[in-house]
Amino acid sequence: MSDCCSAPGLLPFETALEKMLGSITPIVETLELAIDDAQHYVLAEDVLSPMNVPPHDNSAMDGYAFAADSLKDGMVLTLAGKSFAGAPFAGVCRAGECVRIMTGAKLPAGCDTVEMQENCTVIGAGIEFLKPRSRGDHVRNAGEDIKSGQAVLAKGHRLTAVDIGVLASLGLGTVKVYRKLNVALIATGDELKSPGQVLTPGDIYESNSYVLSALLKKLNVNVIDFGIIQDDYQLIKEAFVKADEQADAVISSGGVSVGEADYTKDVLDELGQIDFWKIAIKPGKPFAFGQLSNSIFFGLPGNPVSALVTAHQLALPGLLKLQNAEPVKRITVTATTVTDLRKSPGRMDLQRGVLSVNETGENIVTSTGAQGSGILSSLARANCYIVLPREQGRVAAGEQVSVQLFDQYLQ
Ligand SMILES: Nc1nc2c(c(=O)[nH]1)N[C@H]1C(S)=C(S)[C@@H](COP(=O)(O)OP(=O)(O)OC[C@H]3O[C@@H](n4cnc5c(N)ncnc54)[C@H](O)[C@@H]3O)O[C@H]1N2
Ligand code: MOO
Repeated sequence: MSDCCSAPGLLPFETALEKMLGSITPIVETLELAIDDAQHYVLAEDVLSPMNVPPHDNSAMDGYAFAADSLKDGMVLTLAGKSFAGAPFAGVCRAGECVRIMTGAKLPAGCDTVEMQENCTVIGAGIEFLKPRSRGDHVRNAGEDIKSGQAVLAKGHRLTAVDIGVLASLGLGTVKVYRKLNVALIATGDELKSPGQVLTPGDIYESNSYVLSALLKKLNVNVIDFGIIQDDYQLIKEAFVKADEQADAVISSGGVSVGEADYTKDVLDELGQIDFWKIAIKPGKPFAFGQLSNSIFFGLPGNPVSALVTAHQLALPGLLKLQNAEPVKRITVTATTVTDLRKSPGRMDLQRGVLSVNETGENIVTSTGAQGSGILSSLARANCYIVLPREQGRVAAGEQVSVQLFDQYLQ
């Protein structure tokens, strides 16, 4: 039974997301890459440490190593030798002795404690310790960072710059990752001109493929840009056929609504299977998702805000699943809206806002202003979505709203 306000035929956002993720089969092809080339790739297996890090007990300071018990019988110890990083002390340090040691050098056998040289005085062949020390002071223990056999990085993790350093610290020169996805971009519209071209009356500059390409770079995929395709059924069809041959996923923008020049949906209908079309979100209602012969497709609406919001909220989780990456973590908090928010029941709104904390420590959110689907600057000024439920009506300043922080992909 339909309720009073829901627009008929529109799939709830959560249902669409679930349906989409349920019909995406992740790729299986992997490759072994040198760690220097592996940043931003998705790990294809858990990485277990082959060793302790650090591999041996070592000194955290330049100073003297000794057994803590030795200081019970007097504060002067005999200097028995030296331990440098890369040139450890070969002997055993006995009771009453100490060893000169440098930061990072292996702790000599017989020692369990280090004192920094600032707290010591050289007296002939002996070293006087100016204050007592507890056992273990200034010693970095073997395996205190990572233990041998410990899981360090999980399958599905996208490798960061820090991870590359961690792999190097484990002595691992290569790593097994999933291959890059190939993603085709198609922008449809007779009115579209590329930046740098001269606009004639009725034209606008094409921006969707640029913003999408920038977003996709964060996913480390190969972008195959089909450029601007005119509103012509045959040309759009040819572009989709070629894109399907070359790509794992095809992302188009424009032509998914009901206008007389909106051919994208019809082409998709002919070439593949549309799993769903039209969802109850604003912006982004005419979003389409489905399968072509070799690829999946995301048919984004042409309006720049609608295109980016649906790419971020739907295509992005879909592509992450396709490339075996861990799902994006989206943080939602409650905030008091400082501005009135216009809203009609029927679709879930993702309005653009600026979240901050006021002087009393309370989360507050301010609308970025006009929320038209063509106003891309409303997204550029924002740092969050104000998420208003489907059946919600207008919201008055002072009311509590749910706010989703922009994640790393929108920054
Ligand atoms: N009668 C109805 N009309 C519309 C409906 C509806 O339900 N009934 N839905 C509206 C909604 S909601 C949206 S969103 C748009 C989506 O339409 P399309 O996906 O068919 O997009 P276009 O008509 O091709 O373009 C819309 C708008 O966006 C501009 N555009 C398109 N591509 C780009 C690009 N690559 N870069 C920058 N700007 C682009 C285009 O010039 C139009 O201004 O439909 C509503 N209509
Ligand atoms: O949903 Mo459309 O995205 O209103 O502009």
